[in-house]
Amino acid sequence: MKQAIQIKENMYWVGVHDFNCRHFHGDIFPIEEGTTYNAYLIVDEQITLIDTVEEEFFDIMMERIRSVIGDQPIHNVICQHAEPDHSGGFVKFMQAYPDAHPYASNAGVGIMLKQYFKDYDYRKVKTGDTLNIGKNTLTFVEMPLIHWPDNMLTYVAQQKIVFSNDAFGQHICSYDMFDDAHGLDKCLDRAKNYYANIVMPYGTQVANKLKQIKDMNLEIDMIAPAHGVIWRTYIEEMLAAYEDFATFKSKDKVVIVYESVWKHTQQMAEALAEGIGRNGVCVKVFKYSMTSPALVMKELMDAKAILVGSGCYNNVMAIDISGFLEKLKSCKIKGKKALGFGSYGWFNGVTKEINARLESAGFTLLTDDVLSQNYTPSEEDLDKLMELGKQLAEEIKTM
Ligand SMILES: Cc1cc2nc3c(=O)[nH]c(=O)nc-3n(C[C@H](O)[C@H](O)[C@H](O)COP(=O)(O)O)c2cc1C
Repeated sequence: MKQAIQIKENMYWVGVHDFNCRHFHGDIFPIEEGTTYNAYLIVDEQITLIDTVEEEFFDIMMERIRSVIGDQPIHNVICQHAEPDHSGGFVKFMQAYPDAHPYASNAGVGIMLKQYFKDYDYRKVKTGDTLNIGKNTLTFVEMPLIHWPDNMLTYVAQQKIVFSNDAFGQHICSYDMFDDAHGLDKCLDRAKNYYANIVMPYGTQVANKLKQIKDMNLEIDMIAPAHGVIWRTYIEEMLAAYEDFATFKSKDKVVIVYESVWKHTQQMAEALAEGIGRNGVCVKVFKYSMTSPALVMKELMDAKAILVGSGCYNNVMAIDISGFLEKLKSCKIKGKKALGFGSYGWFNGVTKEINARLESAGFTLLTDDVLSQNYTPSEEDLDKLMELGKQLAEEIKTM
């Protein structure tokens, strides 16, 4: 029988490991080692469950719950986020515990009704509302658009713990449920990856919410997200990192992303990289169709600039690059520079189109030069690109 994992006095992790998850939320976020869906049980006068898990894993969550409370009833279920990885097991939960009271934000109740149709007599809560369950009092804080309109977190002052749902999550799939078992670098790297691929478009909301939480002067010694490990040792470092993420804090770094059939655009990418990388600026080069899009987004987070290249195919850029530019636009990235480049045969329009789309995605162009190459770059062309890369590196260092 699967067991709960105690995380504090009378508080238990009752979630599941999804070891085989390789595409989180559809194709948008490939991951390496699976993830967890974290539900938490508070055993008090009113036994309370924080979130459920994906529907297919409901029985595992129930085993863990029963390993702690046997057949005792559960009084409350806090639905912090209506997305199915946290609420999918909710309907089965209500069948098992029909007398439980579900709590959600106003937006959360709306989404739950749209997804699960039946009204379970939801109780709506807003920022500052509290629920006393015995020795512990839960305080709710709405977090709209981190990551859906309904997200909220739950703070338990008596135990100095925040249940943060999607915020501060990471994909670490382990029975060692605390951050310190995995080391600071890994935890922050996974948190960065998660932020880049799930939370990035909501950076403004994250920055505002972090300020609001700081201003509340809450005593916090544990942050328990809905995916991955629980923060207890690296809370300060993680919150500082989140501030950097939310403000797109960057270093002397350039990301180059391209697509190329006959390697002409690839040669341009590599010449630019040579000029940049040999002049004191970190450069990462990715052929997009051969790379995890999650990695590209993570690397872009702290880069000052991105160069995007494509050959011209049937008079348009490569479909992958077009999709990538669409993704960049949706991420509401701020304060970064960019430039297009690419090779063509008989229609010299793709680089201009890449530049236009980079500008409409919020980037400032590094130069007015249009880096278009007719068919194969000569040695002279590549030397010129290397020289331009050198100039770009100097400019990056002054930014
Ligand atoms: C499938 C295909 C379609 C192409 N269509 C066009 C086109 O419509 N207009 C054009 O200017 N060049 C076209 N080209 C030529 C390429 O743009 C040219 O060979 C370029 O150098 C390819 O760069 P790459 O090696 O980076 O892919 C096409 C090439 C391929 C492979």
